[in-house]
Amino acid sequence: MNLIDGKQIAAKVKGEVATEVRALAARGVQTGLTVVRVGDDPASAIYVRGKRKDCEEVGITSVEHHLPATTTQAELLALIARLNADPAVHGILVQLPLPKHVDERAVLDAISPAKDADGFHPFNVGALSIGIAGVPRPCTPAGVMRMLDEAKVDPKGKRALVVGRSNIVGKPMAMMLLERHATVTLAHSRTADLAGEVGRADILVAAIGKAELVKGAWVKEGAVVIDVGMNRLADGKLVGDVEFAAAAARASAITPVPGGVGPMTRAMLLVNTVELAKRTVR
Ligand SMILES: Nc1nc(=O)c2c([nH]1)NC[C@@H]1CN(c3ccc(C(=O)N[C@@H](CCC(=O)O)C(=O)O)cc3)C=[N+]21
Repeated sequence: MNLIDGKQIAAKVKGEVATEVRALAARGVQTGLTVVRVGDDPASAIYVRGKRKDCEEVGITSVEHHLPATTTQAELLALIARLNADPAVHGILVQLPLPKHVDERAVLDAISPAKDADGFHPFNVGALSIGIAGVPRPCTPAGVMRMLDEAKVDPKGKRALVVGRSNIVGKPMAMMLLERHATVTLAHSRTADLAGEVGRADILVAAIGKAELVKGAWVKEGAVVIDVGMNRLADGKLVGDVEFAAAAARASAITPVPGGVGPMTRAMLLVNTVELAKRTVR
């Protein structure tokens, strides 16, 4: 069984990004990412701090706008308009979730597609689905594809099962696997026989958000298992959506939690940001 080490692959990706950032700097362009955080969700605070550190490591200038939870949608849209117009800002990320009184979709739609570090803008989502290259892609599924490549797993002709149909992971993940010629099934909470679907999958991507919902005994012998889940148990332990030990006993390769997809998501945000910066000088 091959453990696919997200931390190690993320370090390699960061090295590549640092090289690109330096090359841009030599041409007079200092790559910049701006993160907008609204309110005081503790997980968001930790995550945004991690992003600042990642940016420092690769030479990207990062700016955080931390707004109070009472910020109105109009104020948020006004800030995004300013960032859209600021040439020092190459990438914009609005940390999710937003407070309930804000229309999340309207905010994401206001980010210029040319500065969309998350790849969540409808233009970029559409570009992914019809195969337009050179636009930002959602970081988590893009990170998963890089992990498959590094582990020498070619999706072509394989049965890939994606569990979870979110706009940020499941749906774009299915599109990326399809683009690489997998036979893709997208399962979700209303899927009739999840165990049966998992048992047929050569590549399993679990992005459900429920601790150890996918049982190891369901996993096909020799399957590649990618666990996108990050669930905090009552005792503070972080576990994925897959029963790790039992799945690892059957899988040919598997990602750990933590240290798997999470670090890759962060690394791909840096990739998207430097790619957006490169597009401004071509
Ligand atoms: N606009 C937006 N874009 C996002 O990409 C986004 C977001 N909002 N909101 C929140 C989620 C969550 N997310 C994480 C990514 C990596 C780790 C990560 O690196 N986790 C470590 C473990 C960290 C720990 O130990 O708690 C790991 O898996 O090894 C965590 C969380 C990005 N998100």
